[in-house]
Amino acid sequence: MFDYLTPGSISVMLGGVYKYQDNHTVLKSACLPEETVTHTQRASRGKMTFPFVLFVLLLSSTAHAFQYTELAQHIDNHQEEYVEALRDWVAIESDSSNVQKRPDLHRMMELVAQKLRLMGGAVELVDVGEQELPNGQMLALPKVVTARFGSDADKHTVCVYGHVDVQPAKREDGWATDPYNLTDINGNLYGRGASDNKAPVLAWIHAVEAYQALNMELPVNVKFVIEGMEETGSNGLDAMILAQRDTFFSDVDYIIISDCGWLSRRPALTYGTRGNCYFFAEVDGPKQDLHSGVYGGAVIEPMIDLIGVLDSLISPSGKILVPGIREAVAPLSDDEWRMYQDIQFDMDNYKNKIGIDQLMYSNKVDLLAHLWRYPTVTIHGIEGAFSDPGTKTVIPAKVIGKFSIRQVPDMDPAVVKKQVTDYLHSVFAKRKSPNRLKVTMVIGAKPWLANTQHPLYEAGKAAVKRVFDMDPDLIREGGTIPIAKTFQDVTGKSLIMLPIGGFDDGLHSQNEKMSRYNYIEGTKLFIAFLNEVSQIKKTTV
Ligand SMILES: CC(C)C[C@H](N)C(=O)NCC(=O)O
Repeated sequence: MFDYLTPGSISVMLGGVYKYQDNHTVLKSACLPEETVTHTQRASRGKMTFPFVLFVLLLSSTAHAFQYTELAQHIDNHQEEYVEALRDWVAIESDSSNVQKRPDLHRMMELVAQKLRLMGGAVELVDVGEQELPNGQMLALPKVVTARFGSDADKHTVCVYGHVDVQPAKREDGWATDPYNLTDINGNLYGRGASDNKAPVLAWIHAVEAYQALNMELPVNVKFVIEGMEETGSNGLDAMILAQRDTFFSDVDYIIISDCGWLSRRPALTYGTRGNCYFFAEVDGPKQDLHSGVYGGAVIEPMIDLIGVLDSLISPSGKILVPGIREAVAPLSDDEWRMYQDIQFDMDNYKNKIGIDQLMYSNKVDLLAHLWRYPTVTIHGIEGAFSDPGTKTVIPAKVIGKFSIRQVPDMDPAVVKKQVTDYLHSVFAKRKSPNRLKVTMVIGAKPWLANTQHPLYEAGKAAVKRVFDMDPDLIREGGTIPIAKTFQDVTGKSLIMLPIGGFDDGLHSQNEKMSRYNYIEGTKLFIAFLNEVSQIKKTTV
């Protein structure tokens, strides 16, 4: 079609868009497929003007530069390897909350670094210091892995954040399979950390690897920040981001997190997460545990004090009783109400999935709003309480109640800490107990909210459309990604959450899984998304 153009003139016209290889390659990739040639174009064959030719060539170059079909085919062809990679990662018990497992966590970080190094990334294992344990002992934090692929100043640079630490899991908690032995049952890959967050991190790595394997240029520069303390509040990461703001993060344009899930079978883009303030309320009394028959009735029991204190946090209908907390919550706007109203969400399905007949709210908007944009209190457990099978008749001498309050705009964890501490001490004082109460806040993570009008969200929609042939839900997430707000505040860059986890993955629960479908199609989604991001106008922040 462009046989009057010389290869030389084409390469000049295209500037840096195409790598000039030989006459054949350039002409082939510069041609529109026959079916896309319009009547007007046919009519003007042989007498096209220079600007029109340039336009057609550029159009054709974008259509051909992104070889999605080849990349997607590569992902399909390598899915067994990807499952094996996930199996290796799940086998490591990288539980960040268990100090006994710290060596496993260090090994996990080394493995991530090694994988990225083998791919040719510029990798660093960043020392983020130590953490102080409740007994005063100091323990080395797992290093944070940073990596860079590409440093072309003409391209956008995205930073993908993820984590490879996990929540605790034991077979005897009620798992049907060994939590650290990835088990494929009917296309679901069961294992602790499979969905949260090992498979999504691997999917991002495989997306980059696919470009490399096919000798295709990445459309954007890709950086990684992979940590090992997300599940316990991302200790050390805030300081590391701040310290590297003008170095590692200086050229980052956008931040991407895939550490959450869809709301239903429809893919989703996430624009908000709740924060979390996690508290320990410790009550101690006698110097050791006592026989409840011998001492019961004489002693004012720490456990009874603790239950009284915990009971003062929230009413049976879900109303938080700590003064000042509800007042700080940003009001629900009409636009927000409409957005929730438009989301397809099957309440019965949701109830079935978790095995209950009644929810706190019976209409969709109230339920979604209370999952995403209102705070809530959860009581997680009591350390020191008798919890084994059997009937031990003991009065525990010291008990530590563990609870958390999910944070939403405009709550501030520092203020919440004071509100909760003051309130619990006032409740405790009314009991006139001789026991002692100590309240500490061990995690203080802020909520995060994005602007859905940002081109990143358009890019996300286009990528979902390409891979799944449907529009995504725009959702918020009730869980917490502690570092999200810091990323946004410190770098001043926009952040999108692009989940690939399923709605029924059972994060933090028994039988956590990642479906093979979400893992593999999710990898394709990341490939498509990188291409969409590369098209965002360079000036957009
Ligand atoms: C669904 C959450 C955002 C997933 C995240 N990895 C997580 O579990 N964070 C800790 C939390 O308690 O929300």
